[in-house]
Amino acid sequence: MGYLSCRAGSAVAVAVSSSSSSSKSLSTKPPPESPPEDRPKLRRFLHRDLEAATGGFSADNLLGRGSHGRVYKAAIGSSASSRLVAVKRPSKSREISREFHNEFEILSRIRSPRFVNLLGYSADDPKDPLLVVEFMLNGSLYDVIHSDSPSAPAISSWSKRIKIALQIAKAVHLLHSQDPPIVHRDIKSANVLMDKSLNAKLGDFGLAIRCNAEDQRVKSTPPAGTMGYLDPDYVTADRLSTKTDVFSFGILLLEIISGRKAIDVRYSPSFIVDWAIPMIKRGKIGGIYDPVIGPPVDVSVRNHLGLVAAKCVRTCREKRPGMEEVVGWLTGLTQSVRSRRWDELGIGNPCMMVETVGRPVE
Ligand SMILES: Nc1ncnc2c1ncn2[C@@H]1O[C@H](COP(=O)(O)OP(=O)(O)OP(=O)(O)O)[C@@H](O)[C@H]1O
Repeated sequence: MGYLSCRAGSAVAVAVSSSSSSSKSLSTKPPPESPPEDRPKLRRFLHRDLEAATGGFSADNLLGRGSHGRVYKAAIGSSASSRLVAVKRPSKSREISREFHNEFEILSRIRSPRFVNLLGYSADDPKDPLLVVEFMLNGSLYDVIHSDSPSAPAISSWSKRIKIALQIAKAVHLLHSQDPPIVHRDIKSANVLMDKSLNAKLGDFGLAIRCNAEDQRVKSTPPAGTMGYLDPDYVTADRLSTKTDVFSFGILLLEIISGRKAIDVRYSPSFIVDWAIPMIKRGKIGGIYDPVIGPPVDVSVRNHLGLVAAKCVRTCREKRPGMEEVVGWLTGLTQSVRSRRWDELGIGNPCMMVETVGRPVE
């Protein structure tokens, strides 16, 4: 297993030893970026049509706002066959507009059921460009996990939580499998959106970057991301690597497992890693599971799920797994919560290579 570093002059796989053979369960690699003729067919909208479809960008249709701008709900098509979409309207700053074009550049070349896909765009008003993406009925995973609202959809089973984690892991793995690999740089629960059946899709590719060391852009792009999810080893542009996303994914996995925010000042320690990892090292892994639903009943799942997250957030990036391994482990755990056969038969647990609970994970 290797990982890709963007260190200038050597955009090649850096060999990292791993005790794992878990990724055997992944027999096929995800498809590479689509050739030009198969790229997503994007619809070109007129600005005035999208303005009308969002009710003049009305507050009633506002789905949310982030640092880059606002997102509106809109119905497009005829009244007989209309479809709900989300319209992303960036705020007018040069930095934001760069991220906006970046998202367009990435999503116009690659499509996946695991992404919040780009459907179209409007460019006829150069002062107000718009992106049209899939509408995700249940909003962000952050809202689903942390909302106090009684009407918020709950993810109250471990099979569902692990499935969501697996869906996100597959999305990140797909990005890392491109040539050159794409590093998302902003993996977090607010950038995972949930469809009507609570399936997870990765969104917000504004910071994503093609990990091509020869590219001047890679060399000159300073580290970026979100506090709480940011790889401590990503301190200069040349430290960008797919392992940056693995760290952020580990934080997100701890969040899914525990129901805690990445950073929550109501607790001490406030950083999820400083709270969870010492507990795992002391062999108290049960303590990291969300008390709202209690730890997984299956001992094997309980022991290994937290360890997958612990491996991803290791300080030493060379010791972090690649996303292919993570997908393999989570696939095994998904099957395990469904069948519980590992414990009953005592065979074939693909997570047995993860350290035994209670032993140091660093
Ligand atoms: N495709 C979508 N379908 C439904 N709701 C969406 C969609 N995209 C975004 N939203 C909603 O809009 C909110 C803001 O999204 P946006 O991507 O602008 O910001 P963010 O990711 O939350 O924050 P930031 O941009 O600062 O990282 C999301 O939290 C979500 O509730």
